[in-house]
Amino acid sequence: MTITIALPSKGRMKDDCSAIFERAGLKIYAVGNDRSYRGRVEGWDDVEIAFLSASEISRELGNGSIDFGVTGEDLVREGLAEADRRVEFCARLGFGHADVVVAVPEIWLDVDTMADLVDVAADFRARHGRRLAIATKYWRLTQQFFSSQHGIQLYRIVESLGATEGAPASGSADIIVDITSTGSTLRANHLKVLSDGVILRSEACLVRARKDAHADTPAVNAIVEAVRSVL
Ligand SMILES: Nc1ncnc2c1ncn2[C@@H]1O[C@H](COP(=O)(O)OP(=O)(O)OP(=O)(O)O)[C@@H](O)[C@H]1O
Ligand SMILES: O=P(O)(O)OC[C@H]1O[C@H](OP(=O)(O)OP(=O)(O)O)[C@H](O)[C@@H]1O
Repeated sequence: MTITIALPSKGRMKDDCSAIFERAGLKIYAVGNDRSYRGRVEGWDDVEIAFLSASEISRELGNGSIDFGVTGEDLVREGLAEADRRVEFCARLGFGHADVVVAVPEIWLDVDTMADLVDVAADFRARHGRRLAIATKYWRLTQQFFSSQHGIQLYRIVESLGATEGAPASGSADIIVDITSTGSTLRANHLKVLSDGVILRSEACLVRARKDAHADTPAVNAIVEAVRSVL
C-alpha cells in the first residue's frame, strides 16, 4: 500500500518537522513546484507526503484519509472523540509545546484550584443569575475536564474564534480554557492558571491512524522507528 504522511504546510511546526524527518533519513522533496502541496520521500517509493495545516491533519487522521500525521496532541484530542481508539501517538517530537489550561481573572483572589472553581460554579447562578461562562475553542477538552473529571455541570461554553484571553475583560465570558506557552498572553490579560488547571501538556507528535492494513505493511513500522531513532 502507499503510505500517506501529512506534515504541516505552514505555521509554527513546519520547519522543526522537516528537520526531524531529514535527520531520520526521510528526505522530502516537493512534487511539481515549490508551492506544491504534495511531496515524496527520497528512496521511499511507497510513501507520499501531503502538506496540510496542523488542524486539517488532525481531521484527516480522524477520517482515515492519511496514515500518519505530525500535529499537536491538543488538536488531535480536541478534534477526535475517543482519540486513543482511533489513532496511536507514536512519538512525541519535542517541539510545539503548549499547555491547554484553565485560567481565571487574577482578581479572583479566593480561586486557586479546581475545587475552588467547583464552589464558584455552584454559587454562580444564585449570585449572578446565570451560569459560569467559559470561553474556549477547546470545547471537547473543556467538557471532559470540567464534567467528567471535576463533576462541574453548571457552566456554559462560549465558543471562541480567537483572542480567547480577552473574553473575561470584554465580559463575554468569566474564565477561559486556552493554550499557553510562554504565559505572556495570559499575564497581559490579567489571568492566572489554576494550580491544578493544566488539562493537557501538548507538543507535536507523530500520530498514526489505526488501520488494519498497517500490520502487513513493513514501511509503517520503519517510519516510526526512523523517527524515534533521532529523538
Ligand atoms: N504559542 C502557541 N500558540 C498557538 N499554538 C501553539 C503555540 N505553541 C505551540 N502551539 C501548537 O501549535 C499547533 C497549532 O499550530 P498552527 O497555529 O500553526 O496550526 P493551525 O491551527 O493549523 O493554523 P491556523 O490556525 O493558521 O490554521 C497546536 O498544536 C498548538 O498546541
Ligand atoms: O503563552 P503565549 O506564549 O503568550 O502563547 C499563547 C498564545 O499564542 C497563541 O495565539 P497566537 O497569537 O499565536 O495565534 P493563534 O491563536 O492564531 O495560534 C494562543 O492562542 C495564545 O493566545
